[in-house]
Amino acid sequence: MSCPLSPFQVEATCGPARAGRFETTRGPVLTPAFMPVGTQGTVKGITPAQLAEIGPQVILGNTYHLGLRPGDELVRDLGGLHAFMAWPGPILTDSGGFQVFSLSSLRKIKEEGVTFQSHIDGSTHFLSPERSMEIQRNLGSDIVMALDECPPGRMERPALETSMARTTRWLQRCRAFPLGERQGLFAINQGGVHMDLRTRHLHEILDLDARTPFQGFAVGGLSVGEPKDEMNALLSEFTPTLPADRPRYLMGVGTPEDLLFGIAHGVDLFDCVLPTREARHGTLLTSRGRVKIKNARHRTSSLPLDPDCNCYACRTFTRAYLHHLFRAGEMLASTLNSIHNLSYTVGLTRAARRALLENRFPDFARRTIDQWNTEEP
Ligand SMILES: Nc1nc2cc3nc(NCCc4ccc(CCO)cc4)[nH]c3cc2c(=O)[nH]1
Ligand SMILES: [Zn+2]
Repeated sequence: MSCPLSPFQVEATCGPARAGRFETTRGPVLTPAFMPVGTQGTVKGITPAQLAEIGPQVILGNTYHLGLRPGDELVRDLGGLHAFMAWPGPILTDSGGFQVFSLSSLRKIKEEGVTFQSHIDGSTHFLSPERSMEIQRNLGSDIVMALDECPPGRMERPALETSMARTTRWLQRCRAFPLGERQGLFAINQGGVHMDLRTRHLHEILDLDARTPFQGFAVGGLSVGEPKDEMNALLSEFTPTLPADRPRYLMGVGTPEDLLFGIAHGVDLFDCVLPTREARHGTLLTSRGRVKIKNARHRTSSLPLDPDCNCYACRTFTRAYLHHLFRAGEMLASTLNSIHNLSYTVGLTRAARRALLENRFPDFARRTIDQWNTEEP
């Protein structure tokens, strides 16, 4: 089988942390990298040109959403998701498992797949490993995620073990599916916050990997309501045990603090709706900590949002203007705030990569964290 994604090259390490790169047919992916979420074929509120200026390595699409609306065959017939949304760079699509459980109602999970009601119009749909792969093949994404069952946080061990075993059987069915020759498949590890379950599942995945290699490994089942210290404890112990020669992707994470923690423990790829969702709610992530732009103290401020940020919002407008737009409920508030939060978050992983390549990551991380906690931003 031709390998559409090149082998992962580790370019620098600092303990478990690493800077690396791999090629897709739509360009290289330089890691560590934060991937903006474009659930319905758009990173909410910003144009492809604005996204290109932010410069993410990869963006995310969703099988569940795009399969329901506008439909994967429509996107295929119009040239695939890259053409449809005018994003020529690498795209990763999540497989739909998580979204079915977090969005749809009345779902029934069986060995064959999951039956669910659309959150849009209540119509009944069916998602199986094969159907998820078919949707992602029609979308033409560069990185395809296997269909897994993402257990809710705090699931008891016996139920977790049953769910993991099905996820492994579904992974086998995903691996057997003929994806497009430009597509790579990532496996998703489950096991909650239990190191022994995580390790058991990884061994099941590696048995399949030995026969037909996966192009990357994701850590799923986290950032689902479990206590942060339990997520971090598991990550610090488990992440370094993932194969070092393939990208490691931590799904649904996270805050700037989470990104630095994940990078320090060997995570290469991240995605989260947090930067764009917090932007729409007026919480801005800056080099000096969070800024709630609707706070009265910004009403007359002629300062830029973040003196260390060169994004379009920070180089063009004052805090007073961003405060006004948000208070007035203007659409531009979401756009400018999202441009900034994504620039900050993508920029943070880019700066971490540079620090790793220049062998100064511990100092970079320390300074970054100290600056978040200094004066009122
Ligand atoms: N296929 C698959 N996809 C996932 C996506 C996930 N996304 C998360 N967490 C995101 C949680 C999350 C949701 C919203 C916000 C914004 C708050 O302002 C932040 C985090 N965990 C996840 C786990 C999985 C998983 O096991 N399998
Ligand atoms: Zn900015």
